[in-house]
Amino acid sequence: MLPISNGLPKSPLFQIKQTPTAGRAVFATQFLKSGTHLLTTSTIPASILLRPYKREVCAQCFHYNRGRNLPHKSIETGHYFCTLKCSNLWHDEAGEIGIAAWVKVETFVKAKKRPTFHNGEAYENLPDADAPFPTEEDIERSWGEVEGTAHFIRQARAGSTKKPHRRAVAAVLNVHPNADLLCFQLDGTLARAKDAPVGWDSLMELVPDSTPYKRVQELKDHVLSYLHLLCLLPLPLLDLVTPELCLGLTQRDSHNSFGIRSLDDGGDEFFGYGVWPEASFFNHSCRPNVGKRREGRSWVFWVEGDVDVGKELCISYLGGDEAEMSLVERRVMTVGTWGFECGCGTCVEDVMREKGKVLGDTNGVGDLNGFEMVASNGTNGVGNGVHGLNGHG
Ligand SMILES: C[S@@+](CC[C@H](N)C(=O)[O-])C[C@H]1O[C@@H](n2cnc3c(N)ncnc32)[C@H](O)[C@@H]1O
Repeated sequence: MLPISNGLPKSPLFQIKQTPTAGRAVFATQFLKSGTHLLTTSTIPASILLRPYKREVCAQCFHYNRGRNLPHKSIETGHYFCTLKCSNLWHDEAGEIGIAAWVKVETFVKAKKRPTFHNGEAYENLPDADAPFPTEEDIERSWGEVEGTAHFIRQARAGSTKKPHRRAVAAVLNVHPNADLLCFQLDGTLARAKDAPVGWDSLMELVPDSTPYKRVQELKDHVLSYLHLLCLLPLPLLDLVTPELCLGLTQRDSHNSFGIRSLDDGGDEFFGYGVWPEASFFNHSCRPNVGKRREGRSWVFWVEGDVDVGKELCISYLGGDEAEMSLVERRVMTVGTWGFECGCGTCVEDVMREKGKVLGDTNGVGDLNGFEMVASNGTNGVGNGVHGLNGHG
């Protein structure tokens, strides 16, 4: 059971409490009239704009320039902005050390010209696409195995001129990065380095996914990004770059991130994703009573329909598609993408109805196995993207 700590969002309108079956959840503390504003998020400790969109989506406010390059660019850091104001805000927030880190990573990525994977679909084509998810043991082993190399890199970065130490750096820098992942991990590392009010600590409050890697290759990419960061980042940041940081970030990103999508075409374009900790305590319902939209860099939430005191406040993780979906289709999505069987009122009612039918059909000996098989076989345990990307966004 995850704690109800002081770091969770606070409001006179709602309270975060434990539920018996769906972890923590948000409950109304007073009668809420339809349209009541609930929450506007403040910061994003970790986000990424996918490389193909970087020139067209402002790195600060996520404004989309509809296929045209944005006017303000920082070539060295690889960021583009819609206005000088956005550029200044981004640079102020990154600070000297952040900018130095981005320059190092961007220079490295540009020097490696091979195209990189930038979304979940790319993983589908890899040879081990049908392999099971790496288990907790696989994950622990992979991160453990690399510590020898990491130690050599740290020695080299500390000034050692011994051949094995220098060779370790050269060997790692010789490998092509997964550029988007590397940048996401860098963003998280910089959040860890900062003492922001809604930063790393609030990110760590989120429900972790103990097996967040959907492919063996994905786990390998993450471990490699860790080594790349060790080779590249300015020395004052090195102590922060640890397997715990990289794994902890990925465990929170999975199941909690929101997509960064276009705003004016129903969200057809998927630009990237990010973790907004304040926004990640709403559970999913197939009949949601909370609406959400992205406004620039923030997410805004409001009540849809009057809500009585004590009622749970839920968003949809299915982007509104739930209204058109059957119970099985909804379950395939929630199990496949987020790893949970939806326990919302609508699903419970539907399950009871299905169960009633099965019991009727089989003269009392049937059960829900048929139904449950469809749900689990339909997804084969494979998510819809690397980070629940299509989830909340
Ligand atoms: C973004 S978090 C929501 C907050 C989370 N319950 C917590 O304790 O922090 C998403 C996770 O909440 C749980 N969850 C959300 N909606 C649910 C639902 N309708 N039924 C069951 N579990 C749900 C699942 O474990 C899911 O992976």
